[in-house]
Amino acid sequence: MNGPAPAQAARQQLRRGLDSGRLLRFPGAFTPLSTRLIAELGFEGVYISGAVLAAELGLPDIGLTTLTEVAGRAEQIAATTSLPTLVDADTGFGAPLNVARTIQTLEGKGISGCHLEDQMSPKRCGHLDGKTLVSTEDMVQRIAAAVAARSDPDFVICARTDARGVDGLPAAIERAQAYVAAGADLIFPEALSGPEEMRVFREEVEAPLLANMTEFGKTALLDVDTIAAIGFNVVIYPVTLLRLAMGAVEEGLRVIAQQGTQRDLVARMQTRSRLYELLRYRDYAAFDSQIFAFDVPTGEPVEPPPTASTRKDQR
Ligand SMILES: C[C@](O)(C(=O)O)[C@H](CC(=O)O)C(=O)O
Ligand SMILES: [Mg+2]
Repeated sequence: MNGPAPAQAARQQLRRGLDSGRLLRFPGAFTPLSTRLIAELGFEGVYISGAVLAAELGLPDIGLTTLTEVAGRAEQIAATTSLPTLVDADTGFGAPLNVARTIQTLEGKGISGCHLEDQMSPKRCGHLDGKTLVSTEDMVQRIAAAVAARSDPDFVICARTDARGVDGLPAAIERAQAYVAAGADLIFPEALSGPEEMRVFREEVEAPLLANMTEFGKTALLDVDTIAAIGFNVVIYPVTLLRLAMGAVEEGLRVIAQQGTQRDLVARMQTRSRLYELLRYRDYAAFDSQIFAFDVPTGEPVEPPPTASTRKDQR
């Protein structure tokens, strides 16, 4: 007998993970390719960040991206892995009817779950000041629309509350409880200050909880043992890979601009052979031997071919 389709299997895996009491680590994939490394290094799932998607398009994280863009990128990322995927659906892209369509679209793209937040449109990064919230009732409607719209009951609906930074911790807890009652499977309390507030949240809210370990934000960066001991169920590193990559890209561009060559950078680069390994070049040979009809170089720096200025015979 055939097993469940890959998307269904990933959702079931996420459900089992949430029930397991173990902490699930979801780094934010900043490209479909980076997902391969996340899987290879043994992480439990892949996060798809709205902030990263916007940033990659050169945009701030203020709700400018569309459902089509988010779903398209999420689909590309999910296609590269069998791990569960959780995507940032911001405010759900409109009224409850739009939220319903958002869920159906993301489900259709093979995603395992998404989070919806209780900010008013235009939303902003949860770690900035000046956020405005919709009423608890309006957010409950968003969640109810999402729950009713899913066709796979294992598609995870995560409710994010941004209330901590706006109305304080008790208001955030109260909202989270209402969102659980409305059917949310996972709660994302945004921008808690640190372990103390996380502990209170854990005590007061009877649902799986997600910790956001974003850098340069309002929450202290805790290690997995601390987060697991508090009893949170999922940790995301939403923008970490983008920040690492962009840090390296900027440094590299400076070296090329200053030194006129990238030679000093080669040792820091992912080699051609490692890239090909991640791309699974060899597997493609199974249906077309011509594709892999060459040796994968070792990744050792190759001597540059002689140019007019280096060729002895031309000096
Ligand atoms: C989690 C988040 O929603 C995201 O889009 O990745 C952001 C992350 C960030 O801006 O650091 C958020 O926390 O609002
Ligand atoms: Mg976001």
